[in-house]
Amino acid sequence: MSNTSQKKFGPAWALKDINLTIAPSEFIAVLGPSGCGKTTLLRSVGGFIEPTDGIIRLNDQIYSGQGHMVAVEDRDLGMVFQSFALWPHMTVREHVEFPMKSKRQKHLSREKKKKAVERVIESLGLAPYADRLPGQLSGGQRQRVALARAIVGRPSILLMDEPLSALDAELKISMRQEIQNIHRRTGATILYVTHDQSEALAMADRILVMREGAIEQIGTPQDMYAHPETEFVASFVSQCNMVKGRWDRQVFKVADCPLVYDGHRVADIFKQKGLYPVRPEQFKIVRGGDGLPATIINKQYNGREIQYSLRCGTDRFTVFAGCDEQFDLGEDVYLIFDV
Ligand SMILES: Nc1ncnc2c1ncn2[C@@H]1O[C@H](COP(=O)(O)OP(=O)(O)OP(=O)(O)O)[C@@H](O)[C@H]1O
Repeated sequence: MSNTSQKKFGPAWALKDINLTIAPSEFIAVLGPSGCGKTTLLRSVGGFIEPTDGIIRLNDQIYSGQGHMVAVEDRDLGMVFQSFALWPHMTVREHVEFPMKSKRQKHLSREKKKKAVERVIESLGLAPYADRLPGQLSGGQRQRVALARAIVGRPSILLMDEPLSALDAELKISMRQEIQNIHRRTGATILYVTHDQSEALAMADRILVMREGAIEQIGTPQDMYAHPETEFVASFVSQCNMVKGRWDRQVFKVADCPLVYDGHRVADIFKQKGLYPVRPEQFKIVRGGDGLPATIINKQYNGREIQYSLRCGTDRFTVFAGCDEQFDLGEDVYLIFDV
């Protein structure tokens, strides 16, 4: 699937120069703050809105652009919305049957359609609730119905708009696994909008970070985490300490401190600004020796590790450390780089 397009609402560009090619069966998470254009991108691919410029195509078929605009129901895709979008008067089975009535499925016999519906109901654990209405289901069960309805027609593309945001924390984790299973089972290409960084890091093959309607960076979760290309990506994808210092080609030095950091994989933009992005687990707290002098100003235990907040000159840094050696509030310590 490829997409080179823009979308304007009145005088404002909601999408700018989006140029993106997605491979079959890829799982792409679209991540970004509120209002950055995630939903507009998804709705453009879905056919709910027409891009102002550019082309969206699936393989060789133009979905929009060059005078074409394929209707939503004629696109080879399934959608899952944040609000589940279930009809209150329809049972679970009726929801799952609904997409099988579209003209895209008319080549299938009645028997095959029935089998497909029952198979999906079974595989998502909905068989005991098949005759219930949405009002008689829990949040997680409703989300399963929305997923079942999206996949029953075996679409090539699944568009998911914050599908887990209405669920509580525990349910979110089990539904993440459900979505990963669906991805493996169906081989569908997934475009998954979220503003939850952990969701994007956990599930996607590639993450697309958007900012003000444009793509800020696209890459694997590991790349986005370890090699952010902008300050925005560094801080948006996960917590990040921006250490101020001086770059001397590939070597980073912090004033008055014998610390030197190798910066081969640090993006140029940080070098121009005299910054080194350090993840909380890349710092190590030590009691003596060379390092950045800092003071512990807060600590939080979470069962696995301790999250320390430290004051370091005028900066405030976050460090995740093991529980073996603990540091006290107010203690003066040193930070060294530990990767
Ligand atoms: N129908 C519309 N008319 C005018 N402006 C719109 C319309 N739909 C969206 N916008 C604007 O386009 C921009 C992008 O909106 P969009 O809904 O795509 O953002 P988002 O990243 O999905 O945000 P959120 O995470 O809050 O859902 C916003 O500034 C929004 O106000």
